[in-house]
Amino acid sequence: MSAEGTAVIELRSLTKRYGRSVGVDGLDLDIGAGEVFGLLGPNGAGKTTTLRCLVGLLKPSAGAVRILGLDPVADHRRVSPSIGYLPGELRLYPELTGRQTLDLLANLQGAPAPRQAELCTRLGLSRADLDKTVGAYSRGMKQKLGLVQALQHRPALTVLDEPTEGLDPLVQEVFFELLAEETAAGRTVLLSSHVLPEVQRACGRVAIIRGGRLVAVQSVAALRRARARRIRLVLADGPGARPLGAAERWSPRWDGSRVELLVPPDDVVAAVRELLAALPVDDLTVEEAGLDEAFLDLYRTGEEPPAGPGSGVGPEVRS
Ligand SMILES: Nc1ncnc2c1ncn2[C@@H]1O[C@H](COP(=O)(O)OP(=O)(O)OP(=O)(O)O)[C@@H](O)[C@H]1O
Repeated sequence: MSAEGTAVIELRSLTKRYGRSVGVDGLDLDIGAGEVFGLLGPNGAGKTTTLRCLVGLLKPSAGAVRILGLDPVADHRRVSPSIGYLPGELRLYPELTGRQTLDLLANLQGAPAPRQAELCTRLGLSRADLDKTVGAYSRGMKQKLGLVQALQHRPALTVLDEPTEGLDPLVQEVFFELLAEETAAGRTVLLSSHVLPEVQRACGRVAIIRGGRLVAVQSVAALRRARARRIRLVLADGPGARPLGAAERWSPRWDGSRVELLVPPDDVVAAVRELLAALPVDDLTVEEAGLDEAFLDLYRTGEEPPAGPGSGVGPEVRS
């Protein structure tokens, strides 16, 4: 939950079965006002199922979903104006124009669309584009239209399934600006994505699901802080791997006269000291290792069958 303690999304033991197959299994999660929250997981993990339950398109088999304290299925009419949803596979009526589509969807949302024109301009949908039928749209144009309809009524919660699919890099930049504005205004965004750099950039917290179960909830800032440092050395006396004594614990990788080690942040000073004592060093650099590796570790966390839905990494893991 946010610092203010406002739960915009509450999932309690959310379970959705499709006949015998399980979509999601006992998910517990709280997401607060002003969060951009990322839902990650491998193919078939249950991300889309979770999102569809959140927006009231699927009825849970067991457990509960609350959006702003309301049940998105039973209280659909009341909660609908507060939700924006971009599905992963956007199906639009090909014979309607872009503008007609946006107006139709605003009607279904049950809310006026004060941001429609602004969002079209910022995402690069011109008047001429909006007068064309959607059947004549490119994939990226359809995705832009999908984003406009998801945000046009300024919903308290926007749920986005793979939002940057098909968007060119310039439009992606606009998308990130829009997300930052949502957070600044205290609105909440939940997005699912396979694009790790996008999640790193946009999200404050992430949840990893696998096999329908929550395996980890982690803040991106904590991942960043915990990320390893890469120490690179060039030897002054030419090529040749050699034993590094205590520094062997960081598994040095040799390449001619270069050696590289991945070291936890708290060990950097000790490692540099030991390396300088052990080797004739011509050059030394220390840099942060990529966040991707930390994310991939989170993915791997779920590879072993968890003891329970909450077993996994770090103090923020939920059960
Ligand atoms: N309509 C359906 N009927 C039967 N099983 C389904 C249905 N929809 C999803 N499932 C199953 O539920 C599980 C979760 O699927 P879901 O689409 O939620 O995963 P996902 O994480 O969104 O995957 P991806 O990253 O591939 O889009 C999968 O095993 C899938 O086969």
